[in-house]
Amino acid sequence: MTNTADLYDEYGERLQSCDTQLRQYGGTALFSGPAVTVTCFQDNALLKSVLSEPGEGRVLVVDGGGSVHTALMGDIIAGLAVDNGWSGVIINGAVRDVAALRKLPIGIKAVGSNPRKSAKTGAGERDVVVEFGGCRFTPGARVVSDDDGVVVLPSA
Ligand SMILES: O=C([O-])CC(=O)C(=O)O
Repeated sequence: MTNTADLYDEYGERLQSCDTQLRQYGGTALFSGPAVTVTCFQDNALLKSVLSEPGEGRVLVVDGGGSVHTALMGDIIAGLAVDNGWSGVIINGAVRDVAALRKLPIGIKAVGSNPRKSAKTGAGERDVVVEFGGCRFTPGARVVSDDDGVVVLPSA
């Protein structure tokens, strides 16, 4: 799989590169796949239900509004994502169970961590265009993530 810097050199500014400084939390540094999107704010029932579906190598992109007040994913939900074949989860928000996450064979990126739980009402939306860090994540767009950053390939 091509890394993000090589993709930038190939595509230039046709490649979108996310300015949000996300940290690596998963056991897999380089991951990619078609995007599935969720927006939610300090509430993680919706992303849990999406990650309970077959992942088929896709990447769930979660716009949590950048909030690190509550964790949107911990080791239980991340374990579901592994079991269901997701390639990665990118969260503009926080995670928890950091020590356990790094042992899981999946890509996980987030802004930070917080042990505080999220609400579970199911509030939020899925399969919508989400934007953060100057990057537009359209459902189905091809996302690649590694130690350097997160990029979205131009549509073919
Ligand atoms: O249950 C939650 O809110 C998230 C969590 O800790 C987990 O996925 O393990």
